[in-house]
Amino acid sequence: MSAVRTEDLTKRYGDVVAVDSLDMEVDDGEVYGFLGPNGAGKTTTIDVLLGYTYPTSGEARVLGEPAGDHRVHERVGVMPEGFGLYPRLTGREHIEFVAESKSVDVNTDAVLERVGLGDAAEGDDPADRRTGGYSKGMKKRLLLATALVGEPDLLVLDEPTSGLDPNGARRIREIVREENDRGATVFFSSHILGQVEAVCDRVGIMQEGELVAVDTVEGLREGVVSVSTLSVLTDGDGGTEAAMGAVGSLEGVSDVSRKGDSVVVSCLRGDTKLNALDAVRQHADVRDFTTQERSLDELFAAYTGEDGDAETKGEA
Ligand SMILES: Nc1ncnc2c1ncn2[C@@H]1O[C@H](COP(=O)(O)OP(=O)(O)OP(=O)(O)O)[C@@H](O)[C@H]1O
Repeated sequence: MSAVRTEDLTKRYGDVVAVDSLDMEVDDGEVYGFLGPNGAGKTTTIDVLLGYTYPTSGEARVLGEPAGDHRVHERVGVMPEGFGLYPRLTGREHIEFVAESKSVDVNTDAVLERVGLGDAAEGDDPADRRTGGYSKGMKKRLLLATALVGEPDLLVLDEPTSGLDPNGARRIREIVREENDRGATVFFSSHILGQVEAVCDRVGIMQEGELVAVDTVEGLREGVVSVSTLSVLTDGDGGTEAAMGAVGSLEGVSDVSRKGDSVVVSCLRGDTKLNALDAVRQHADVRDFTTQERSLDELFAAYTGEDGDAETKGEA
């Protein structure tokens, strides 16, 4: 069964098409990274899935029920992007409130401790402070804690790591992994590929309301023309030109150029680099070499059309 499924889902705000005929499927038990630049339609999609807003047309189902159905409320843990906290309530009171609304028992101390809010240092336990005085990072941690209440089958986390320091972001990723090990499906939005890469089974990339790619991070890398660049520094003698000719005829090489005494090779596949290096060595003396993988940022830009040079292969 799919944990999340949309079919031809469209949401318009006046003339703005926030979500455009979206077909998306998140498998039961997977960690799905939902990516896209600002304004791509991620939050709108999540709002439809949670029943916060109605679709203009199309269908969305969550845990087998229509989006927003009260029967799944208790089985879904939500971490919203905006801060939906009550400034006069303490962290502890928030957890108890959510537990009550879901009719579940919760070990409040344990859940707060898990997100790093439960350490009672010198009697000043952040869990007992009103959230109006929380820092941005503390608010994020508390929102995650509220999402964890009741061991939900599906966690929907909207930009959970934005605004967090590296330790906070790492803790969130650890919790995502722990929750997934427990059996939960995690739907995790972000506009930074690097934040979801380490934990996601698959990544879906949104752009202007449409999914432009769905794959593993590895698959996304392979789908982009020129996945890595090999630069081989030769001694500059006559063999360099011959080396360029040999490399150019190799399978998996998309471009060869010369930069000073270096032969620069664009490779379509990981194993092409070694073959290219061997080919250069057969014709020229090699002094050094470097390789460069396409960075996640470049990859993301390639899929969202913000990289003028990049091309992607085939359909998403
Ligand atoms: N309530 C609304 N009224 C009018 N337009 C809206 C509303 N909510 C979203 N939009 C528009 O829909 C589009 C998608 O916005 P959305 O917030 O879903 O994107 P996002 O991918 O979550 O972006 P971000 O990463 O910036 O949060 C944008 O053009 C936005 O201006």
